[in-house]
Amino acid sequence: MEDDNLPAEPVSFASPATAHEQAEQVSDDRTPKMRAESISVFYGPKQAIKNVSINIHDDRVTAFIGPSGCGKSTFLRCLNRMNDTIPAARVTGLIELDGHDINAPDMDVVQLRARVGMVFQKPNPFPKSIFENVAYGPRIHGLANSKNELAEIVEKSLKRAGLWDEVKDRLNESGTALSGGQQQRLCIARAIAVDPEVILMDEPCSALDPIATAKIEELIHELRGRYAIAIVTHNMQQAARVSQRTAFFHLGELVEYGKTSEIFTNPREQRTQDYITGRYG
Ligand SMILES: Nc1ncnc2c1ncn2[C@@H]1O[C@H](COP(=O)(O)OP(=O)(O)OP(=O)(O)O)[C@@H](O)[C@H]1O
Repeated sequence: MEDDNLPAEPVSFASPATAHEQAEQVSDDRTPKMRAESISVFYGPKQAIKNVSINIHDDRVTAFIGPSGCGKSTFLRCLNRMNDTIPAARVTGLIELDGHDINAPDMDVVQLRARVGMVFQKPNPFPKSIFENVAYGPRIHGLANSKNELAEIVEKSLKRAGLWDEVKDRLNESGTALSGGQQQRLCIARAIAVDPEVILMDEPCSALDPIATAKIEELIHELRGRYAIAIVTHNMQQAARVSQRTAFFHLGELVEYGKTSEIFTNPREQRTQDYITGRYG
């Protein structure tokens, strides 16, 4: 009987998908922007990710949730080879961006990280002006042919990150003088400025107050139409609010991956249900 599949307890924070949301949740049959297949990650002898396969799609936010230490950030970092910077880390499996192996010898990792940008937990603007924080990437990637063009990219990126109106009269002030929430939007503008295709966010709101968090969530919603976004979050309400797909990790395994509305209202796996109903984590 169908009712046997319903959660034992109602989950209060996620409502079933509206027709509008369902219409947006287009088929998974189309070619994914990124494809991760059989990914395992080891830190020395310890295995942190076990044989995880996930597709990341355009026009969609994919949330990675799960208890502390389950490997969410480790997996996210595989997607733009940030684990390369950790000497003890070893990654096996295949990750493709538009069908190209990101670990292939001909893949330029600087280009990769421009195409697959990252926003970290703690806002980390450069100790430079607001303008320079955003202009730096386009300049080193040769994206502007003139000063005017560079200024246009900076303005467009700050507008897209929802920060322009707050900083347009003080572009020469230090990025580090902004509030935490503004700094995080500056970091998002910095990622956007090099014209990425995917944006990875590793708990981007965990250092922010509720108002700044709401602004970032609104921004994620707006950015979704342009970029594939993957976000690690501890906050299940946030995952339910901002994402269309959710991946639940536990002890390095991908337990369940599916439509966010289904994961939060009708999960297939007992472990997912236990987590979303607060039984552990
Ligand atoms: N640089 C590292 N060196 C060794 N072990 C690490 C390193 N980074 C993470 N780990 C280990 O890998 C496992 C997964 O960690 P990871 O940070 O990816 O989990 P997480 O789900 O993102 O956790 P949290 O929600 O607490 O940030 C943990 O056991 C952690 O201790």
